[in-house]
Amino acid sequence: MKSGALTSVKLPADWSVETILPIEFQGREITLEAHAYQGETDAEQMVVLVHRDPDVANGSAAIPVVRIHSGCVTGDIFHSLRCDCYQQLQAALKAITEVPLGVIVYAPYHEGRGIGLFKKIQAYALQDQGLDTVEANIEVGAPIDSRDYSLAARVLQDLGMPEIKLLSNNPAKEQALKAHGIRVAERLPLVIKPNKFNKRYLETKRARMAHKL
Ligand SMILES: Nc1nc2c(ncn2[C@@H]2O[C@H](COP(=O)(O)OP(=O)(O)OP(=O)(O)O)[C@@H](O)[C@H]2O)c(=O)[nH]1
Ligand SMILES: [Zn+2]
Repeated sequence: MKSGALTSVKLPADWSVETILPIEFQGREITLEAHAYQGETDAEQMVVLVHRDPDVANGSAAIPVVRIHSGCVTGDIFHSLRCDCYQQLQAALKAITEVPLGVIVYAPYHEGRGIGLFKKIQAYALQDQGLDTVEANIEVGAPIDSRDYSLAARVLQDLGMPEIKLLSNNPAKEQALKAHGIRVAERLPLVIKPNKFNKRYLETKRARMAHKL
C-alpha cells in the first residue's frame, strides 16, 4: 500500500482491499478492478471501480477520468426520475470505459448529499408540499450538503492519481477535492436532460447550489 500525501484522514491499518469485478454494461462484459476502502469509521466505506484499457500502451500513465458518485438508493438502484443520479452513473460508466484510464469512486455514505436515506425521503415528502431541495434539507434539520471529500481524495492519492479529469457539474465538489490536494486538470460536464419529475430539482441545483447546468 502506498502512503498518500494527505495525513488528515486517520485510517485503519487494513483500509483497502482489491479484487476484479466483471460487469455487464450495455450488452457487453467489462472487467473492472474493484477496490474497497474503509475510512475512519465503519460507515465510511467506498468502492472504487477502475477501468484500464489493455490495448492502450502506457494507458495507466494517462490522466484518469474520474467520477465521484454519491450513493442514491432511489436513483442508482430503482432508477428514480426525481433526480439525475442513475443517468449520470450510466453516463459515467460509459465515459470511463472509453478512455485509457477511468475511475468511479462510489460513496454510499454520501447518500442524500450526506444526510442519509431516511432524511432524504423525509426531504422528498416536504418537496411534495412545495419546498425545494435546499429548503427541505433545512426543514429536516440537516445541512444543505454535508458531504466530505477527504476520503475520496486520500483514495485517489493511494491509487497514484493525484491529478484527474473530474466528471461533474458541481464546482463545490471540484473545490473540495482541490482543497484536499487533488489537481483537477479539467471538469467534464455530466449534464442529463431534465424530465417533468426532476426539472425543479435540477433548476434549484443550478440556481441555489451553483451547479453548471
Ligand atoms: N438531501 C437530498 N439529497 C438528494 C436529493 N435529491 C438527490 N439527492 C442526493 O444528492 C446526491 C447527488 O448529489 P447532486 O447534488 O445531485 O449532484 P453532485 O454529486 O453534487 O454533483 P454532480 O457531480 O454534478 O452529480 C445523491 O446522494 C442523492 O441521493 C434531495 O432532494 N435531497
Ligand atoms: Zn439520486
